[in-house]
Amino acid sequence: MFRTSTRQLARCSRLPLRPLARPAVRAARFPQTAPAATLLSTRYNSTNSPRPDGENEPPNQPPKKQDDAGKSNQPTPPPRREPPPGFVRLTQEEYAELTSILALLPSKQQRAELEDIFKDATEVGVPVELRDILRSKMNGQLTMRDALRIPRIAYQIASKIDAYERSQKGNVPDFTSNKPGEDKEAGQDRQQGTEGEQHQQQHQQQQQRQQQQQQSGNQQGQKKQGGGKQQPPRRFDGSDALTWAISAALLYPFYSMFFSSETSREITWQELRKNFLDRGLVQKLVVADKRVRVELNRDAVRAMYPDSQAANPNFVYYFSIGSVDAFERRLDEAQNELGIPPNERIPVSYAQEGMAANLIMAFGPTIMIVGLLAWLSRRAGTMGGGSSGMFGFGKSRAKMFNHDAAVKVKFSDVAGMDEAKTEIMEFVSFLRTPERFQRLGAKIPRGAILSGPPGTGKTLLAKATAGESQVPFYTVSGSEFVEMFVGVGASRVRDLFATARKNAPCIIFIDEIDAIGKSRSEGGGFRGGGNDEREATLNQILTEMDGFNTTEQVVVLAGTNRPDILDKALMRPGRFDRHIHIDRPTMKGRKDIFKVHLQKVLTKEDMDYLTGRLAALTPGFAGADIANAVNEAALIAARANASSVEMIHFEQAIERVVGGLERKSLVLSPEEKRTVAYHEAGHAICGWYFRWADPLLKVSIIPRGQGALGYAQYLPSSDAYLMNTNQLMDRMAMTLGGRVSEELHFPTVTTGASDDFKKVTRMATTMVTQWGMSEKLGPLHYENDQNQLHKPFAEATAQAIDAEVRRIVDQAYKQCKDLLVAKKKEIGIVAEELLRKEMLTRDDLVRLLGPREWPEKEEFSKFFDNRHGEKSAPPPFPTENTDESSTLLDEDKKTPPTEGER
Ligand SMILES: Nc1ncnc2c1ncn2[C@@H]1O[C@H](COP(=O)(O)OP(=O)(O)OP(=O)(O)O)[C@@H](O)[C@H]1O
Repeated sequence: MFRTSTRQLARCSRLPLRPLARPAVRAARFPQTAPAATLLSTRYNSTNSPRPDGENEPPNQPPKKQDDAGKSNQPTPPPRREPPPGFVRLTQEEYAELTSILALLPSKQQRAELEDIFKDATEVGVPVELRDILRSKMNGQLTMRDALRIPRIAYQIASKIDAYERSQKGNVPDFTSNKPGEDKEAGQDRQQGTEGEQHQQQHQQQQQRQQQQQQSGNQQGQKKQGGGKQQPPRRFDGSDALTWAISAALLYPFYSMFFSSETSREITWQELRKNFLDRGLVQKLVVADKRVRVELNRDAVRAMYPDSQAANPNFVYYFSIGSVDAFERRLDEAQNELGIPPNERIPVSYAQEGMAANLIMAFGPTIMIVGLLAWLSRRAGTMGGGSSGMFGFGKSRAKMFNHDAAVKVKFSDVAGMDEAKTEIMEFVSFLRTPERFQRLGAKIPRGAILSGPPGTGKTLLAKATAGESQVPFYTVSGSEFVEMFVGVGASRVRDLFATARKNAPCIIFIDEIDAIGKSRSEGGGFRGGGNDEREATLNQILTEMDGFNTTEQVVVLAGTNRPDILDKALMRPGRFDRHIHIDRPTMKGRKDIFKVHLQKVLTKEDMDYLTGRLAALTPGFAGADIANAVNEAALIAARANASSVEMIHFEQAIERVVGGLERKSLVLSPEEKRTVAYHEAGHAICGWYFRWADPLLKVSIIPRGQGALGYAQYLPSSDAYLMNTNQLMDRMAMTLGGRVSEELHFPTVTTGASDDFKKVTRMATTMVTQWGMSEKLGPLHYENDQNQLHKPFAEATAQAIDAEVRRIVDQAYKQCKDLLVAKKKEIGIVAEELLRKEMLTRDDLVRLLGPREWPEKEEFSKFFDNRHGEKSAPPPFPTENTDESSTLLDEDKKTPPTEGER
């Protein structure tokens, strides 16, 4: 091929060729500057007399300079040595071939340096191997393997030259010896035998060396050589050879693609005519694309231009044409002018050349980009832990557990939700013995939605179902379906269900299904626009669940905290048929859950009393809170170096879980402390004297958690699911006790009661708008959705609601003030004691105020009348919140709020 100019070759081969040339230069030139010069001068002298075989005449030899003085004083040149075994001298043609290879080097300097090395080789010869390679190139059969042999050959030549130079200096081995051990002796013998010659030679070498050094102006080199120090031998280290090999391997495809082991040059039509056509040297013209390759009659060219590159059989000339027609016309005209008869006209052929290059040009960039993407994808895949990379976006990310690997949870590990367990047991029986149901024609529910507040054990229940039924369990979170790319969610759903079907019977658990299962109408309105991707994912889930046939044993369980916002289509029979609500555990449930988790810690307490008391102390706690409190107690015990976890540790842990950390660093001024003490005493007195108030457990002025400077704790009568107006009014009055006490004891009031007001207002509003406890508004439910712009009731109703809320709060305030005015002395007693002790328990209040007038619930006195002689450690921390699910506002349910926080 001859499509690319040498310039292009130089460009494309610059990178690979440089390292290729450099090692040779480094090894052969610099360490041996002077000996190399000596060698050259010796060679020039020795080649001055023509040899009969003409074999050793190097091509491109510089003109032989001889000054007259040199001529007259010139000693007789030493006889030329035979090349060492395995080495031969190259013919002119072979040198020409070598030169043509060197001509490929992009840099002149590199070319000169390499030529220098091979000139050195004219004296020593070159390995037979190199000659064979050059010959195979001449025949157009240069192979990749041949190219890779070049570094080794260079190494051999360099070593031989080194041996040769040392032999020239005397006392050094003979370069003709191949065995290193023999070198020295053989060299000595030779030296003795030809002493006269050696002497002359050395003298001559010295002269030449001086000349060379003067020319190069290399003072340092002169000193070194003048000092007669033996230079280290030339060395090609392994890395150089490796660089050669790699570079050759990289270069070869380009080289063979563009040049097919031939070099080329572009000429003009005029040059063609003048130099070749008019002289009858053109044998054939080959038209390829817009270029014409000139095939010359090599013998004739060699005879006419013996020194020209054109004599080289692999050297090619070519010229560019505008169009084939114009070229043919021009050629005809030229041949007519030259009077070439029609039957001897130059044959013209047409070839389709450069297909490969054309294809690479056309598709190369695309192939590279696709390759890059594929590589990135593989990489992403391996980094992401084995999923199929970029193209694995659509793969489900569900984690799979099976009976060998993971799910060891059993129903016995799930406490306090007996009804939910019974419901879900049915799925287990279906997965274990499907025929029992199918025999009677019963269709098994496809799935169940487990709903409930966070931490109530929904995931745990699903895991237990898998553990009991001994089937694979796939768990995935709803949010894992959501990706920024459209269609990925649906594809992951498809993949998840396909995998599940393959591994049936199995259970799929989709946690937080509300992330994708939100009602479709909800997204479209004012609140932020539709979400096509989410809808597509939801639709895919609906489709997949429809796609199950009744015998496919794949059960889908889903967990959510917000069943109210789920799409109705998800809940219809045939999809998530069962809706299992898991609420916060009751007193008994908490006791059972404590039992489960207490098995994991070391305690010597009486288990029945311990679990009962802890359950009483933790109304409103979910299973996760209980697990956390038990673990926290163990940590506190460990910190205190206790031998087992004691009641005091559990109570401290509960207090910490509910109230937050004690803030010892917060130092109040005496005046502030006094205000806090009277504020908390106001709450405590209300709790003590109001009949329907929750029993008080502890009052403290130690700051805790976020911004609470003091608190009074009450234990709500547990498992009370309804509250009447009396209880609500007493609770509101008790909540206002702090502010009223401040009013009674200080000239001004503080900001500390703001949270109390919030609670009171919310309670009163709920009484009016939802619980129908206002005679004026009657039994109506007014939903005031904060997200709606307009209230769903008339302005007059809004005003009526406001008036009623105010009336109720005023009433509670009056109730509170009446009591505290009457009990002003008692407030002072409690507040002063608080200032002294910082924390008072129920027993302290009994001591200060006498026993409470109203009987306590049995459960309460059972655990808090100090029958067990508890160190009144941390008087437990609880709350106004009860287990009731319908009477309190949602926000109060999760973390039981403390009454009287300020
Ligand atoms: N009924 C229970 N019995 C025993 N342990 C429980 C119970 N409920 C919750 N737990 C404890 O709480 C941890 C968290 O529970 P789980 O993850 O099942 O809650 P969840 O309802 O799925 O919460 P979320 O809604 O936030 O996902 C469990 O690992 C377990 O230790």
